[in-house]
Amino acid sequence: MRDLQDPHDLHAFIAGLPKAELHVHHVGSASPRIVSELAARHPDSRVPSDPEALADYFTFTDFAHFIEVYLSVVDLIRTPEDVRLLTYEVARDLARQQVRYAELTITPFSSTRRGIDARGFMDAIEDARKAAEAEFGTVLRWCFDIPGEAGLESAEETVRLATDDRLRPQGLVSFGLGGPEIGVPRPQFKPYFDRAIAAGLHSVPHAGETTGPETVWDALTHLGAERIGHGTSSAQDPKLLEHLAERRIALEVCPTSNIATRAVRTLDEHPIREFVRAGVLVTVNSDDPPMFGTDLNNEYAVAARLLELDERGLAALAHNAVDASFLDEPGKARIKAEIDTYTAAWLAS
Ligand SMILES: Nc1ncnc2c1ncn2[C@@H]1O[C@H](CCC(=O)c2cccc(C(=O)O)c2)[C@@H](O)[C@H]1O
Ligand SMILES: [Zn+2]
Repeated sequence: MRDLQDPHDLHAFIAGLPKAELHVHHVGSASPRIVSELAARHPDSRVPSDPEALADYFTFTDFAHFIEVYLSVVDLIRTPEDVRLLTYEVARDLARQQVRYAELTITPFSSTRRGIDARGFMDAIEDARKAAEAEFGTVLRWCFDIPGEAGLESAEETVRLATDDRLRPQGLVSFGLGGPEIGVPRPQFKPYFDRAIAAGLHSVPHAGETTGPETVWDALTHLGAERIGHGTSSAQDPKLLEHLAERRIALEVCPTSNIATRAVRTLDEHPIREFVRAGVLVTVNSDDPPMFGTDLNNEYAVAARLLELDERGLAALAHNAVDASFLDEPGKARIKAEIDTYTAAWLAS
């Protein structure tokens, strides 16, 4: 029998565990190698092309600084070929971590406003999605998010791209809202979420990452949120936790991200334990992994430490992500069976 307490064993277990990733940003997943390649293609950019210098560049003083740096990486993506390369390489990185299914948050407004043709953009992500599924066996789905701080013009353009039958990509399953929350009230986006929901998309806004629990209530009440991106500040409101638990509204928790953007001071102060204690459906995710020096496997290791999980606990966490995903029922059953088979074989070895 294996020693459940051995951290080396636990890391090896996590590395092979089949997983689903529900909260990861497209541009925010660009590996140092891809950033360097794009920076070399576009030498006028201020993003360092040397992978060593990138680690420094990806050290943030606060959330606003993070968004500023994030947008400088967005500026590196200028052609449909850049979009295809990024998407395909992100899928490869996910597959290496045994991610079987991922919902990737994409901000198409940021690309179309920078002059990438909408048709070319959609073809690029779809082409990469199909190649990734065929070559790596990783199923990708898209969440198109509004960059809220860019205003209602960005909301209009995002909902147009998400609902126009001639443009809407096959892999699109959900509609989101990201960027800074301070000074960007959620209720103003209600008409856009209503249109996206009417077109059959799921609602998954970020909320309660950098503002209080009232923003999470707003996301539930006005935007029809079915899951919440982060939702960190929900811990301050017991009624909200009860509501989330009762309705099975999952939180997409991204622990390392919250430290890197300084939304939470230290990992030990992260409210993930309170969420679990309150019976909330918790999923663990990576957000913008290379920018935060993490990956999904590391987030599972962080969760294992904070929640004192052994292999069975980690398998249950992986189940949560599959349950909270927008995959169809046979797809969910297949990945959960894979998780169970892997875990049983590991424990028996
Ligand atoms: N942890 C995060 N929490 C929240 N969001 C995160 C996180 N990580 C990544 N994002 C992404 O950042 C984008 C923000 C982009 C943005 O604010 C903006 C503002 C003005 C102009 C433009 C432009 O493109 O011209 C963009 C969001 O849409 C979201 O997809
Ligand atoms: Zn996010």
